[in-house]
Amino acid sequence: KLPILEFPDERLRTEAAAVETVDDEVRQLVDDMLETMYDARGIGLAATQVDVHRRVIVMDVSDDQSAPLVLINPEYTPIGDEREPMQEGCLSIPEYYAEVPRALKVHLKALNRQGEPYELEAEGLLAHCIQHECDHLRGVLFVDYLSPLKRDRVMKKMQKRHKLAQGA
Ligand SMILES: O=C(O)C[C@@H](Cc1ccccc1)[C@H](O)SCc1ccccc1
Ligand SMILES: [Zn+2]
Repeated sequence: KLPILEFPDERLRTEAAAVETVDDEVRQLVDDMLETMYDARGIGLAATQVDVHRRVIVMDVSDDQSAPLVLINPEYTPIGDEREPMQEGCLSIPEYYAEVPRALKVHLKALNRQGEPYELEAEGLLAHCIQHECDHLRGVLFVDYLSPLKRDRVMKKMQKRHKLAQGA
């Protein structure tokens, strides 16, 4: 398992670099990220969150951990201009959830675990997850979409949580 960085860790703001070659090292990273994501009960995990600044994302929105998805060098484009708010959480911002408006449907292009290109159309939770994870690779967190007041509240809550942890 890999340690997950927690907000407001500045490393979460790093821009990830494209993967040149999908080799065994990248496949090992993918496997470690999937194990880490499942262990943390997440539905998505970006390499940025485990302090690896490469454009790699893993995802599984199934309810029985049966549909792992690997997105290497992902690119998405919104389909239509309909947007809907969805309750989002983040493994890097534990115990905080907020509504984030995102595109309803997206067209995704990425490389899979074998380095082969694929495309898919996603909507609902999968579309939200793709947008949330691709944001991580650009150093963007869902709290960035909240009002400064709300974001400040998250900061205070996270700092209190860290103090408790250090204190404990
Ligand atoms: O990137 C992460 O930290 C994992 C996120 C993925 C997510 C994307 C979009 C909307 C919600 C979540 C989650 O924390 S995984 C935990 C989770 C699972 C289902 C719904 C909400 C949160
Ligand atoms: Zn996240």
